[in-house]
Amino acid sequence: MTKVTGLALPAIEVQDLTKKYGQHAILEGVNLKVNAGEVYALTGPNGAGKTTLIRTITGLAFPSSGSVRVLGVDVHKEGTKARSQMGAVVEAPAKFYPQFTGTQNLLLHANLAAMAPGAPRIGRDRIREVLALLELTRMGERKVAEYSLGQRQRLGVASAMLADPKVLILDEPTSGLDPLGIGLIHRIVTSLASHGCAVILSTHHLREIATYAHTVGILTGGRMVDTIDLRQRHAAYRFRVEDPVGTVAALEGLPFVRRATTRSPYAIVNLGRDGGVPEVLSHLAAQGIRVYEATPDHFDLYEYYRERVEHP
Ligand SMILES: Nc1ncnc2c1ncn2[C@@H]1O[C@H](COP(=O)(O)OP(=O)(O)OP(=O)(O)O)[C@@H](O)[C@H]1O
Repeated sequence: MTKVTGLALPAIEVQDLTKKYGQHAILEGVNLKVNAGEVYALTGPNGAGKTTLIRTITGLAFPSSGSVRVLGVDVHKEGTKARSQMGAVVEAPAKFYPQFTGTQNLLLHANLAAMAPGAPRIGRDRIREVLALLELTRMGERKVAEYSLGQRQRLGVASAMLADPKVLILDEPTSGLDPLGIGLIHRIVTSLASHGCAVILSTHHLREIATYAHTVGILTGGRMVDTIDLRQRHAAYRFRVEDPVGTVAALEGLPFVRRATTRSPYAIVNLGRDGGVPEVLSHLAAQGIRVYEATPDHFDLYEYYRERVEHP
């Protein structure tokens, strides 16, 4: 992770961003942070402002107020420098020259990327590698005009990853993809993040992103109404007890408990990342609190989203 005077910088930092078209505010006071190695999924109803936010993060659109920094660099003041660390797909499907092959289009992108100051050269090996990753090897020598929508979409992701960016920004990368194509993008995004890339993507595929995103931001009417830390949600357990309120009081403040709430007849407990169910059970036993059942409390992102969007 990039560091300045010992402090870890967020890979992407959006601060108090407002974007107006005329008098009409499309984004209002949006804040978000994405760290290296994190997958941040941006979701929300049609027209919520997701594409506008993604375009503003890449520097294609300018904010009316507020700022966007990528690895500490202001995207709207030092665009070339910020974009040299960034790969992006901001149109679905990404624009390519239809009369050129996939390989030729990627070569063009590679040559453009190489023009940025200090950028490494991207060779044909890397082009072959990204085509293979996106399962486009067979299509590499075919004209893009002959590509299906999903194949063009995958070529877009191939081109965004070409320069091995530290920050990847994808607007609806799975729109138009079949279920296997969706799975492929998820695996690639997960693998890039595990190697330290920060990823922000917009999506309507809640059930899928719930399985691999770390954070979900819900945008409605241009405002970020919720930010969900899925890692924390997945580490929730419910304990059936006689006195949920007393149980929560007994658990609060313990080092392996992040948060404890009641949902009668249960105490719902968000545990630390290193587990903690045995510790909870032995602590409650020591307090004389009997536990009749302990099960994972599955977090349903879709249901949560529905609630949040219906009652923002
Ligand atoms: N250039 C523009 N001029 C004026 N209004 C715009 C412009 N671009 C977008 N908008 C408006 O901004 C709002 C947000 O649009 P945006 O495309 O960012 O939403 P979205 O969340 O990406 O939607 P979807 O899920 O349908 O892709 C919409 O009301 C849209 O009409």
